[in-house]
Order: sequence, then structure tokens, then C-alpha cells
Amino acid sequence: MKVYEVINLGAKELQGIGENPKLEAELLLAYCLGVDRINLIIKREDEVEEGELAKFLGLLNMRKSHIPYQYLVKKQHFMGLEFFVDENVLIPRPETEILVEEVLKRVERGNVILDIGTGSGAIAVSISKYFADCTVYAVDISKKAIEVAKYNAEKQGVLDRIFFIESDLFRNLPPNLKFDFIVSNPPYIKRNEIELLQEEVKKEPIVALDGGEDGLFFYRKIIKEAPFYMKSGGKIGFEIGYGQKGEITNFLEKGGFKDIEIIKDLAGIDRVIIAKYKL
Ligand SMILES: C[S@@+](CC[C@H](N)C(=O)[O-])C[C@H]1O[C@@H](n2cnc3c(N)ncnc32)[C@H](O)[C@@H]1O
Repeated sequence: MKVYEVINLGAKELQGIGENPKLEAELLLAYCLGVDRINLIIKREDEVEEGELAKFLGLLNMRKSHIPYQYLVKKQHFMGLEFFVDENVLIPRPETEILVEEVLKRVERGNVILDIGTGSGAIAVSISKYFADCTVYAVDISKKAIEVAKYNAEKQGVLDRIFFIESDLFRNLPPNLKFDFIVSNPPYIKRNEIELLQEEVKKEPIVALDGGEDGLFFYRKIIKEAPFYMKSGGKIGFEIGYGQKGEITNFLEKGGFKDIEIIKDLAGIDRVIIAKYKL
């Protein structure tokens, strides 16, 4: 079969699975051929070798079982950078770029930043890449996520600027460390809503999704403990879920934070919250 025929077959097979079956078929085939998607145009009329076709059909089947294509092609773009992803980490989302952009607007030279729940390292690596003059600590409770994040940091040439620590929130941080900025995109799905999520999302690590009974477990806990780890005048920034602004604002106000700012995403949903600790 020729390249374009394989793409058409894939797109047909993926009808009703993803949002853009043709694009996904192209991405899967490009991965099997070891080329960028753009090269498929030049290769349109080329014959696909038997082994490559078998690999493609295997991936197609996996995609039909709702495994996100990013896990199959092992990558996702975030902040213009290519991140390796596998089933041990959440696939970085475009909404999270808003959090990174807002942090980048506020970070100052020499700042020490903490990323809680780093996953693929999307936030920590992007901050480090686009603002070299800072030190980043990145923690995650998942050892496998830390391995992925380290790999991504190395790929982007920022491994020497990020300290990766396997840790339950603040627990394993070096003593007496105080941060200028604490940033987190914590798990924020209500536990009883996880079952209702899209099949693809349910293939992502549960530890990256489960925000406890009310989805607010991590905000409550981080906001309560953060003051022990923040410099006076330091900032905290979270990605938040739909409808969570009110309660999280409340936690922040009660926790001694002020100058609370809310940033909406492109859909007009309150997506990022930033606040200052005292001073
Ligand atoms: C929503 S994901 C965010 C991943 C990544 N920061 C991003 O924005 O794409 C949440 C992350 O928090 C981590 N996590 C969950 N519980 C944790 C805990 N108690 N301490 C540290 N990290 C935790 C998960 O392993 C997961 O990687």
C-alpha cells in the first residue's frame, strides 16, 4: 500500500475515536516511518514496507482501544517544546501553558521556584528553558514521572538548572529552603467524576487526576503548608478546574495570601490563580 492509502485506511478506522482521525492517522504513520508528519506529503506515493504497515496497524488497534495518540507516538508539544510522554505522566495540556506564561511574566532573576506535581516536567522544564536565570525544584510523588521529567529536562538542555525530587508535596525538600514562586497544576478532578471522564483521559495516571472527594484536596493542602516554604512576598500560582475559583480564593485569603489574580483561558473559563504571600 502507498502512504496516502494507509493514511486513508487509518482515518477511516479511527472515525468516531478522536477529534481528527486523519491527523491522528498521519501522526501514527509518520511515527512508524520515523519521519515528521510534514514529510508524508513528499512520500505520498511511496510504498509502505510490510514491517512499517504491521506496526501502524498495531498502533491503530491500540488507538481504537482509546489509548491517547500522544502515548503511542511518545510525544506532545508544550510551550513550543517537544516533550516525551508515556502512560506514567499526564499529557501536558494547552491550558497549562497559560500558567507557565503567567509565571514567566512575574519571575525575577535569581528566583528559586518550586513546581509541585511536575509529571512530564512540562512546567518546570518550560520555565527553566525560557527563563534561564532561575533555579527550579520539581517534585512528584511518582518515581516514574520524575524519570520522564528528568529525561525531558535533559532533552531541552536544562537538567543542570532543575532539582528533581521524588516527594509527597513538600516532604522531601531540603530543609530550610524558601521559594520565590510555588507553582502547581495539581490533580483536581472530583473522585466520583473520574469514571465519567473521556476514555482517553481515563488512560492517564489516576494519581495525576484524583483531586479527592471535592477535587480541592491538593489546593487545600498546598496552601496550608506553602507559607513554611515561601519567602515573604513570594508568589503562588495554580492551574484550577472549572468552578473552583471561589473556594480556592477562600483558601488563599484565609492562608494569608493577598493580591489574588485570576486568569481566564481562551474559552473564558477561570484557569489560573496567582497570589502573593504577605509583604
Ligand atoms: C495534573 S498532573 C500535572 C502534571 C504536569 N505538571 C502538567 O501540568 O502537565 C498532577 C501531578 O501531580 C502528581 N502528584 C499527585 N499527588 C502528589 C503528591 N502527593 N505529591 C507530589 N506530586 C503529586 C502526579 O503524579 C502528577 O504528575
